[in-house]
Amino acid sequence: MTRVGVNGYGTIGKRVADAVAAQPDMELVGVTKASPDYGVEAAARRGYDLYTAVDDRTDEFAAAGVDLAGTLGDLLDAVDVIVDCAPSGVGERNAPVYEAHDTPAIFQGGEDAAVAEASFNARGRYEAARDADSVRVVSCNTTALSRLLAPLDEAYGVEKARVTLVRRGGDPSETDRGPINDIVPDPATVPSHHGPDVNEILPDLAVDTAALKAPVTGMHTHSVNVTLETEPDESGVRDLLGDEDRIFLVPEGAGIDGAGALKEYAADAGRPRSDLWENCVWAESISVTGRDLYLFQNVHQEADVVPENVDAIRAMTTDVDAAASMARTNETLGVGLRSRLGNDELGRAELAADD
Ligand SMILES: NC(=O)C1=CN([C@@H]2O[C@H](COP(=O)(O)OP(=O)(O)OC[C@H]3O[C@@H](n4cnc5c(N)ncnc54)[C@H](OP(=O)(O)O)[C@@H]3O)[C@@H](O)[C@H]2O)C=CC1
Ligand SMILES: O=C(OP(=O)(O)O)[C@H](O)COP(=O)(O)O
Repeated sequence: MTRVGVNGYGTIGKRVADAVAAQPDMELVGVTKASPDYGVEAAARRGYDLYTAVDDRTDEFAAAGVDLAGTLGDLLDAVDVIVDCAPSGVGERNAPVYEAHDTPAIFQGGEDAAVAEASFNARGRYEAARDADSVRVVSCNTTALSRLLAPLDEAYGVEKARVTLVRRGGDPSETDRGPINDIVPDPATVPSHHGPDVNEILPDLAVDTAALKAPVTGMHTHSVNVTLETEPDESGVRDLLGDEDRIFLVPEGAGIDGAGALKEYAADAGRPRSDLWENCVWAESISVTGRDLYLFQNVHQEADVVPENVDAIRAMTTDVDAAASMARTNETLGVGLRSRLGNDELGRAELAADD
C-alpha cells in the first residue's frame, strides 16, 4: 500500500486526491490547504485529513473552526510520496522542503522541467519515473499532445506535427482570469512552450506549436496537422485512436458540437465534476490528404492529468509496469469513455452494464 499526500487542494489537487483515494493499492494520508476557504469543506465531506501548507497559518485555520491533522512537515513524514499541486511556480519553492524530509515528490506541468529528474506521461514515458525521487507530470496540453502523437508515431511515423492550441482563459472557478473579449496570442512567439515540452516525453518527435488564449473556461481546443511518414487512411486513423483508452472519439451525428455539450455528455455519464479524463477527438474532423492528417481535439484541462498522476505514483513506488498501471487506473476511475452512437445498436441493458 503506497501512502500518498497531496500538497495543494485546488483544481488539480482535489481531483488527484479523489483518484488516489479510489486506488486499491494506495492510501490517501491527507491533503493540504494554504487558507481555510470553502475547499476545506470538500476535504472534510470526503473524510480527508487536512494539513496546513504554510506552518505559520495554523492560527487562521483555528480561528475559522477548522481542525488540522498537522502541518506539511507532518504530512511529509507520514507518506511514501507527495503530489505537489501548488500553484504554478510554488512547486519549485516546495522542492527543497520535500528533499529535507527525504520524501519523493511529483510536480505538475506549471513547473519547469528542471524541477524534477524526469517528465512523465504514462503512454509515452512511464519507465522514466522508475525509482526517481522526483517526477513532473507534464501540463494538460502536453499530456494530450503526447497521448495523441505517440500512437501516430508508432503506427505511421511522424515526419512533422504542427499544432495550434486555443487555450481556455482560466478554469471555471478562476473569476480573475481572462481574456474576456479577445483571442490573444499567448505566447505571441512561436513555438509556444508546448512543443519543447512534448519533446520531454517524445524526444525525437518533430513538433511545432503555436498558442492563443480565448475567453472560455471549459476546455482547450487543438487544431492538429501531422505529416506522417507513411500514408494513412481515415478509417485506419479512427481505429487507431479509438483503441486508445485515454482518447474519446466524439461520435459524428451525436449533436456534440463543442465543449459545453461535451461537459454535458460527461455529466450524463455520471462523471464526477463532469470530468473528461480522455482527449476528445472529433471523429468527423479526422481527414487525410496524402500523408497529411488533420483533426481537432478538445482537452479538459482540469481532468486529463489526473490518471497520469496516479500512474506516476505507481511508477515511482512499485514494480507495476505501464500497461498494468494504466489498466488499473482506468478501471478504478472509469477512464475509457465510449459512445455506441453510429457503431452498434444502442442497447439500454448494455449501457447500464457500464455503470
Ligand atoms: N488548472 C489547470 O487547468 C491545470 C493546472 N496544472 C498545473 O497544476 C498545478 C496546480 O494548478 P491548479 O490546481 O490549477 O492551482 P489552484 O490555484 O487551483 O490550486 C492550488 C492549491 O495550492 C494551494 N497552495 C497555495 N500556496 C501553497 C503553498 N505555498 N504550498 C502548497 N500549496 C499551496 C492553494 O491553497 P488555497 O486554496 O488554500 O489558497 C490551492 O489549494 C500548477 O502547476 C498548474 O500549472 C496542470 C494542468 C492543468
Ligand atoms: O498547464 C496548463 O496549461 P499549458 O499546457 O498551456 O501550460 C494548465 O492548463 C494551466 O494553465 P494556466 O497557466 O493557463 O492556468
